[in-house]
Amino acid sequence: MQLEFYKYQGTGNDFVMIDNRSGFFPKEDTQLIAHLCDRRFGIGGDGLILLENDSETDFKMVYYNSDGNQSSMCGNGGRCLVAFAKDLNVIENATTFIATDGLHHASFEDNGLVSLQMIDVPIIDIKKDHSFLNTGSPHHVQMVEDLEHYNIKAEGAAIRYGELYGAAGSNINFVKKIDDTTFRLRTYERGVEDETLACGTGATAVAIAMNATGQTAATAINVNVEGGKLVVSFDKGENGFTNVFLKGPAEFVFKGTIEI
Ligand SMILES: N[C@@H](CCC[C@H](N)C(=O)O)C(=O)O
Repeated sequence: MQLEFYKYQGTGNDFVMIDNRSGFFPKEDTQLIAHLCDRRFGIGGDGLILLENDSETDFKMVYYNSDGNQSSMCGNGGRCLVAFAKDLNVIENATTFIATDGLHHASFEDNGLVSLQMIDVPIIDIKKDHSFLNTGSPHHVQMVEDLEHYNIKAEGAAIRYGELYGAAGSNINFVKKIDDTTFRLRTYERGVEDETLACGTGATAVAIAMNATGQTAATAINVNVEGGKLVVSFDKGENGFTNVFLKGPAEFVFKGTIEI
């Protein structure tokens, strides 16, 4: 069978996109999804995303990591899926869609950047040398001085598979402060089991953690990732962090068919 796919990327976090509004895609076929995400034997991507019909919103997002397993929210994937939905004429310039962590509002800015509302974050677990929070996906956030030369894959895997997070694991973010409103981020992603060029829920977690731990008082924070620049903004109040938005590019790369 010939499978039609689309490839999108947001700050270098790349995704295979499939229009599954007809429901044809074999969603439980973990091996097939891992194969499609394989960079040598398949299409290649950090994850695969299905765009599906939803009775109450514009569409439904179903996200899989490149290991083939369905997982929690993907911020960059969500922004890319909004661009895909627009290219398919499912939406125009603003949308509400449903994902695994609930409803998301998103819109295109005049400069083409996609702004995506993320879930509220009421609680952050702040420890001496790291923070842990859930921004739709679980994130460990840790400051590292020599971020340029840090072995993200080895150090990230050690924490992800270590005693802190048990079988579920976590995404691991290493951060360096650049100035009062800018941080540099490198992320080890669970389910990819490697460093990716960007992670949207990770950038969101870092911005919130940097504010919560007093590294910045800013509520609009630039997060420089390996694949580009993201901006995270939020309100801070007695209910924690609300009106959280992740903004950045979301771009079509190519489309094609693959024999499955
Ligand atoms: N790249 C994503 C995060 C995807 C989910 C993550 N790998 C997990 O399984 O927790 C993003 O942009 O947020």
